[in-house]
Amino acid sequence: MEAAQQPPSTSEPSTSGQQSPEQPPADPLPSDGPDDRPEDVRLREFFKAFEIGQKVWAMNKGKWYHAKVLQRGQGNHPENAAAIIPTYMIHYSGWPDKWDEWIMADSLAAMSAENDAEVARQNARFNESHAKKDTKKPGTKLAKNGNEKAVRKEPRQLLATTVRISPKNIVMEEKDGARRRVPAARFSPSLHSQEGFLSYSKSKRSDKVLLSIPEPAATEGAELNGGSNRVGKTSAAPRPPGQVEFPSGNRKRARSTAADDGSASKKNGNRLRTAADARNSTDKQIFQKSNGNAPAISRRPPAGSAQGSISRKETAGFEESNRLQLGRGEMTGVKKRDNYISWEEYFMAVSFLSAQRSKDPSSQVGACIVSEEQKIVGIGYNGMPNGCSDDELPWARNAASLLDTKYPYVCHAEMNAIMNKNSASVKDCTMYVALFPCNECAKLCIQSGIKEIVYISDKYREKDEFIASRRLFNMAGVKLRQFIPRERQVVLDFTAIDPLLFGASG
Ligand SMILES: O=c1ccn([C@H]2C[C@H](O)[C@@H](COP(=O)(O)O)O2)c(=O)[nH]1
Repeated sequence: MEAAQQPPSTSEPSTSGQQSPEQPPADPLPSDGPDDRPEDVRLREFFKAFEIGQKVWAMNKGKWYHAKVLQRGQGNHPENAAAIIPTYMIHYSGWPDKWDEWIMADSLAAMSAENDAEVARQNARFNESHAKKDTKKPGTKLAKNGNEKAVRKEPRQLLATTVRISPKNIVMEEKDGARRRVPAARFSPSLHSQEGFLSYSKSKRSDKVLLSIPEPAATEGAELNGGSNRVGKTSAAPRPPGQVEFPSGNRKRARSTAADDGSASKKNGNRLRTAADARNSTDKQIFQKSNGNAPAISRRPPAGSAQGSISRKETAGFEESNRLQLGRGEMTGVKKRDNYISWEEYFMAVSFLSAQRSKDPSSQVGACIVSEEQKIVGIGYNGMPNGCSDDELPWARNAASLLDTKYPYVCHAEMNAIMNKNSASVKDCTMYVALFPCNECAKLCIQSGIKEIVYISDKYREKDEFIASRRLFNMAGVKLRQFIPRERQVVLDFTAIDPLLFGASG
């Protein structure tokens, strides 16, 4: 059905001018004519900063939609690979998460009174021009024999607002014991979420209409990865200090160190969407998260957890529908825990935990290999080879002879993770590693089919081994992504499971 193929549809401009308080004043939107603004102004577009959880305008196929920032990343500037620009995983409000995608800041605009007005203007122009196209006379196309033949041009569906009424859109409804036919198109999406509307439209014809109840507002944008990447308000709960520590994320550094990031590389087939693409392209691939640089994992709760099957009659009013939107948690008063770590934090934390086994006094490196199904298939840390005493081999960084340093002996975390794999292969896996891999590890990763490296630190980026490894990764099309943790620390508290075990004081 077309709804599923369409990028997000109508979302009217807010009049609220929503903007998180810490945001600087929004840059005004460029007008939708030819972009003849100076280069520095256009570059600034690419470097605009948005916060996780921030509600924004996002451009998709020439039209602006309500969206929310889920994650931040970095990518190469489309015309200047050396320039690293911030990228954003966004969720289109009210739309299934399959439309979530990585895009560049020039496709985003902050919400502000000024931008809202500009968005309204541009969207109105868009609607106008599309309405004109839609009413075009039947077109012509070549028949098989090469002759032109008239073809009927289907009117374009603007799904959030209109549904053509066809026999397919007729459903049966029970009223006062009698069954009558009602056109599904009368169902007003404005009363419910667009998502609910779509599931409604997609549901089979039956006496009862299956309506997928939208997630309660409290969980909006709150879960990624089947309950992983927490964003928005619930993610703000600070964690106390603890044993497993991530270096702090630093946007500036992220930009300067991620020049290697192949995530936006065209060669890779994983281009990020820019505003220009958004305006011009009809290539659906680039709109889909599955082709972006993050794992495509459902943001939906498990089947049944926030869904229900109700008759259309029950959805008549807003209040009733709101009541039905309550998840089971609200009904029992017991909500699921919401400060759990995301998949990415989990995998990176596993690599950091593994690094705690390292005997290296200066750099403890851990690596964790994760399959496409989000299963850990290998873990390793830097250490001396099996059977080679780490008491006898040197741990020095500098010595008169290389032979008296650790370097010729130590096995790197990446190598150990690959060698320790518990699956037949690590092809298409992602490696989470504390330190950007060196050239030797890059070769191993590439040869073993690892398709993405997620790292925290790139502290040796100026060294030849690391320049070489970046080169190799980029040539081999391995995606490189610096992980910027939302919080510096993940705490492991052995007493958490049973505080009384170690005495009431904890
Ligand atoms: O890709 C890499 C690079 C290095 N390591 C290991 C090798 C050493 O044990 C340390 C680096 O020691 P420094 O004192 O920081 O030079 O990290 C690795 O596991 N993977």
